[in-house]
Amino acid sequence: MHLQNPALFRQAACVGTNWHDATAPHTIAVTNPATGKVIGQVPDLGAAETRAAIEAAEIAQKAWAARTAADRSAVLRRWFDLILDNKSDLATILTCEQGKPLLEAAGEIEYGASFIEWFAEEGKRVYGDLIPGHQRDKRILVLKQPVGVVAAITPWNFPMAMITRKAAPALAAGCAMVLKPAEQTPFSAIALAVLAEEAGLPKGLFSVLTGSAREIGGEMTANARVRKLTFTGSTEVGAKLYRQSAATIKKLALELGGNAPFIVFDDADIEAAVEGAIVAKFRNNGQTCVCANRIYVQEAVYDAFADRLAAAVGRLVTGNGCDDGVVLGPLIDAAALEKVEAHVFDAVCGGARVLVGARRHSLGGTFYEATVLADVTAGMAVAREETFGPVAALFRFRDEADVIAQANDTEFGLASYIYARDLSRVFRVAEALEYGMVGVNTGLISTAAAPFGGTKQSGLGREGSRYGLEEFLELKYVCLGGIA
Ligand SMILES: NC(=O)C1=CN([C@@H]2O[C@H](COP(=O)(O)OP(=O)(O)OC[C@H]3O[C@@H](n4cnc5c(N)ncnc54)[C@H](OP(=O)(O)O)[C@@H]3O)[C@@H](O)[C@H]2O)C=CC1
Ligand SMILES: O=C(O)CCCC(=O)O
Repeated sequence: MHLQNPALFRQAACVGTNWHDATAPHTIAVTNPATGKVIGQVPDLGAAETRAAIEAAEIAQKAWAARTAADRSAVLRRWFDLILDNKSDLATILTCEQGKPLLEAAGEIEYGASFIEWFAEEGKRVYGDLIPGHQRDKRILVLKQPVGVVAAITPWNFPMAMITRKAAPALAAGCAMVLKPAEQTPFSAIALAVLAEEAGLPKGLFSVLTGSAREIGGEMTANARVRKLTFTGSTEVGAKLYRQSAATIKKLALELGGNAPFIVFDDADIEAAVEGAIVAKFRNNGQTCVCANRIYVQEAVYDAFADRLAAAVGRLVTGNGCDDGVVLGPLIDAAALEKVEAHVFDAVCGGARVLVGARRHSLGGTFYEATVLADVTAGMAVAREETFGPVAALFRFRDEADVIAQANDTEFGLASYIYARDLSRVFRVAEALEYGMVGVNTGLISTAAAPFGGTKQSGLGREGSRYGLEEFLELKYVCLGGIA
């Protein structure tokens, strides 16, 4: 890996006020999913180091919260600037550990940094309230204060942006953060910690712990000093952390799995819908919780949409994300490849038609061909579970009522998409969809300015926007009496 600033690739974890080097034999190897080669080692830490990081965070948080919001904002702004100054190196690290193409990785660095810029600003606007008194001599003052020490657990699919989306509002609000990144992608998180230190973030305020998920997560959830847990990942692990957090009554933010419907009505601009479907489905090789998982197309435009989508998907180039012209990388690991294969096999056995792809890529490893399946039906695995891979599954529908019923027939409720021109229909359907987010005539809904999050088993809470800042604030009511 060639970097202009080699200090960013640090084989060490940041535990409280110290760096903890990866020293054999207590290390974890990190591999490049495109080549299978080891790119580096990180320390294998557990409960003791997590406890130490939480204790350091508690001390650092008090001093951080006592600073002015403008002061905190200036440090965050320096962090943002440093991230952008090092964008190319950060993208290289991200691609080497996660697999997404360099251009997409650079996009993630900018997207991730945008949360820091946004919350550096918004942190200055944590307004309280003054409510008229319930008695003549009383006034009700409402303060917003940081929740305190926050634990964060993040996934491998967005190794940088899923961290900044949590850390930026937490730090802007005056909290401290103890983070456990995914085992497969720790180096982006570590590079962020290197730059946070350079930006002047006080020692102990932002720890990055690598190691056993069970041990680190166990300490994070059991430790009463941690007042909030914020998690992005599978619904299964989210539910487990929810249970584990019950004993200490922590605040929780859970951003979990999705099963996004992408609905194309017969009055839609079909070219635009195809473009939107490519973005919503194939971004990050389909490994995004907001990726379109079920593409519903109205009968009259079904064949035209399917033909155009298959032609466009057939042109997508799969390969090593470091190579020019590649738009789809490998899947993250063998388990992901097997899940994609199993979904395609199940659909084809049930009568789905292959329009393009539907097999392992000739490159080998965890590469899979970009795929379009037609005539997919509700009973198939691809309809019920998040595929998390490059498989576009096309379903037919008759009318509005039919598609709303099909789209809502899932335990998930994260993202959904509609393509239509009739404004009344857009409102009716957007309001009827049981999802936290609805994209209308767009396949890309993510931005630091909007509240990202889901309903049902897709999770709790929102990230991004002023709502994302509220998640890290506690209300305090002060009753002012004796006012003559
Ligand atoms: N909402 C989303 O954005 C994501 C959804 N998913 C969905 O989940 C599926 C499985 O992906 P996977 O990576 O296994 O997701 P996981 O939920 O297993 O992993 C997400 C994070 O949780 C950590 N973790 C796992 N088990 C525990 C535990 N017992 N206690 C504390 N932390 C834990 C992981 O650590 P470690 O890496 O060390 O195991 C990782 O940091 C995907 O196919 C996809 O459907 C996956 C990723 C993101
Ligand atoms: O949770 C995820 O899978 C990441 C969502 C990426 C985004 O913000 O769009």
